[in-house]
Amino acid sequence: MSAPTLLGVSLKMYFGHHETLNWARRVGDIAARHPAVTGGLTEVFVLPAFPAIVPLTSVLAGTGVRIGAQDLATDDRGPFTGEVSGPYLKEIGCAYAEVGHAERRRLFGEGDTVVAAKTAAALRNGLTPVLCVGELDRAAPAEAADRTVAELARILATAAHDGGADGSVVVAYEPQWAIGAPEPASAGHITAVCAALTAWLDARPRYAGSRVIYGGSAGPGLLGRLGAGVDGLFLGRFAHDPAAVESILDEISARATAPTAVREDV
Ligand SMILES: O=C[C@H](O)COP(=O)(O)O
Repeated sequence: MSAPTLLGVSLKMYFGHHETLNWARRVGDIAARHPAVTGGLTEVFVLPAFPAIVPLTSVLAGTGVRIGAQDLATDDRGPFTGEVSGPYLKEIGCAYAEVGHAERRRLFGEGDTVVAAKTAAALRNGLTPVLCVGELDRAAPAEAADRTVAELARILATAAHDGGADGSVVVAYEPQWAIGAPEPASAGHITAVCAALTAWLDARPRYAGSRVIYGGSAGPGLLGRLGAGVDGLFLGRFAHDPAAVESILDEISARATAPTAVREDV
């Protein structure tokens, strides 16, 4: 049986606390009864704001939905005002920690060195990093693939130098120009870049078990147009309606029974 399709959701800073709990209750109810989840065809994970992590471990218990954080500290303990450490996130039930999102790079000045240190922090604390990479400006698929593979290689090399950087990662391919846009990148573009990232990871046993997913205005209707080499989706705005999450779970069920054809609309 092939590895489950990953379906990640970052709630970013869109919802208040009660909105987050209500959304999670509805998504948890859907997941708990959906055959894609109960049949092991997918692994769903949610990255809420920090204060919602603990309550969501209760809300989502038994639903099959796992929880992670949108960020973590580079260090594990000490005088780092406002930060949340990897050990802390692990202790409260996180399975994932997102690192390197374009918004953290653009708005909070995080560069490759910080992203690599956070990747290493996640790995050494038993959290799967959701490592975001992707080109800044529109580029042809081959050029985007070259740039994105180089970015991944650079970050993981630095993370390895920081220590504790063996283990599986979830690489979220997010072309920055497609984040917050009306439409995702084309299916051909996504498939080409994800295939290059997968090939790079497959050649390095220290990252065995790693997966490559796509984010950037992803929503219902996309997964069925992607090749099997794309291991899943990373959703933002288009997961705010729980019905959209259900619709994508339906697509995951369909994908398991029918081969997908990539539309070459690059
Ligand atoms: O973390 C998720 C991505 O940045 C995608 O967000 P978006 O789908 O709202 O563009």
